[in-house]
Amino acid sequence: MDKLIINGGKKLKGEVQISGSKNAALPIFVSTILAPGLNTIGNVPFLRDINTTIKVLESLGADVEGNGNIVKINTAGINSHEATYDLVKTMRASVLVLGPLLARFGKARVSLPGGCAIGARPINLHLKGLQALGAEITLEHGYVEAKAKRLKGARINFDISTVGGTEHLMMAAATAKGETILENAAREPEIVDLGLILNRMGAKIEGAGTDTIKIQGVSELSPVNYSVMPDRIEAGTFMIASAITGGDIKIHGMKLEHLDALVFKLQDAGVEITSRDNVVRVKGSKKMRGVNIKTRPYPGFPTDMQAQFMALMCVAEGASVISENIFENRFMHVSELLRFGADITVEGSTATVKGVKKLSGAPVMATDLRASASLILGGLAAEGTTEITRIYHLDRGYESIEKKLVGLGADIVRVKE
Ligand SMILES: CC(=O)N[C@H]1[C@@H](OP(=O)(O)OP(=O)(O)OC[C@H]2O[C@@H](n3ccc(=O)[nH]c3=O)[C@H](O)[C@@H]2O)O[C@H](CO)[C@@H](O)[C@@H]1O
Ligand SMILES: C=C(OP(=O)(O)O)C(=O)O
Repeated sequence: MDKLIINGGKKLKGEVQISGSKNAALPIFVSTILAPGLNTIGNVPFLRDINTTIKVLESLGADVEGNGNIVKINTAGINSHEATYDLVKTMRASVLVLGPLLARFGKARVSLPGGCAIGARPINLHLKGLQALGAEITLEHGYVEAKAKRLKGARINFDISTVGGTEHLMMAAATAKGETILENAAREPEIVDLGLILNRMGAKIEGAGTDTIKIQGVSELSPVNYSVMPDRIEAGTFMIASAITGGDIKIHGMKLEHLDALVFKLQDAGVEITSRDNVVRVKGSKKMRGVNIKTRPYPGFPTDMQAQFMALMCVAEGASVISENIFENRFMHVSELLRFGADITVEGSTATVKGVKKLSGAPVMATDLRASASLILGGLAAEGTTEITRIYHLDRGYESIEKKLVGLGADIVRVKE
């Protein structure tokens, strides 16, 4: 198993390129099931979750070939309707194959994903939505079995905003008979990206990115070429890396408008952010102030940036109150940040961070993807050496993070344990 060793205290300087979005690429890959033939997807990040999605598609009978950041997915030969526990347990998003398989073949059998470190994460709203589209759903031996001759359009009102649920039903409804209306739909930019590829395939989807999505079902979809949007969470993580080290970096290939909530909070904290010709410059300040955040569905503050923002607040002046409203157990990084000498107390879904003058390097353990990123940020800011173990979580979602950080002047190496 690999670990990261960081010698902290270096101000980051220089330029960094943002990769394609993990959370957009995953449903986009799955959507190719609906378009039998050769789909070419560009700007794909090299990540473990992408490899897992490729394995899922291959296990169904698709041919997948990668060349750099371009992945060709031929879904003409898909002949299995089953995604097994072995694959689904390693990545929750693979459950999204259920709807597209059902839409294309009239049946599907997919393992239930189970919970993960950050929460229970049920898929009840995905299944309720599929049932509203006319699917017959049974749960047996840990698998969801779904059947429907042809799905039929329906009006679906989500109890809570769900990104995966909205994506799942957009895909399932794209080739259903008649009109589907998704109300209280999630509005994340990754949903807009999925809507764009589905429409390029021939779907008729309006309103992706708003809370009401209208889908006129079409009889079939055709394969396409499509390029994945930039990863807003990777971009946000680099913005904080610059801020926490008092650095000055330029970020290429990101869309600043996808990160408004983070940008406002960083500015409140004293970080200088400017954008010119699609390049975003982020300058840290010696005097960072504590600010409060509440995670919310988009366009609110993203839960996927909460752990990284908390690392920054550990070295800001004054107190910061951080409320996690999306997942019930997303403070696993707190006990590890304390090892750097941070001052954090947690009560229920709220963490209070009192900024300290300096963090000091420590051995820490990554517990989930964004927690790993927050520990890297802590290590970059801390005096002395930090050793981060269990970094396999990191490789799910950050492409070459340590190489990119070295390019910005950080002292960070990956070593085999
Ligand atoms: C691959 C991907 O895109 N992952 C993102 C996606 O996860 P994911 O799509 O799993 O997250 P959801 O938006 O569905 O989850 C939001 C909340 O709804 C709950 N819920 C969800 C579905 C359901 O059927 N029932 C239910 O109760 C969840 O447990 C959670 O508390 O959005 C999350 C929220 O922005 C991000 O943190 C993840 O990075
Ligand atoms: C929670 C995340 O991903 P996933 O939904 O794939 O677990 C994430 O990207 O922070």
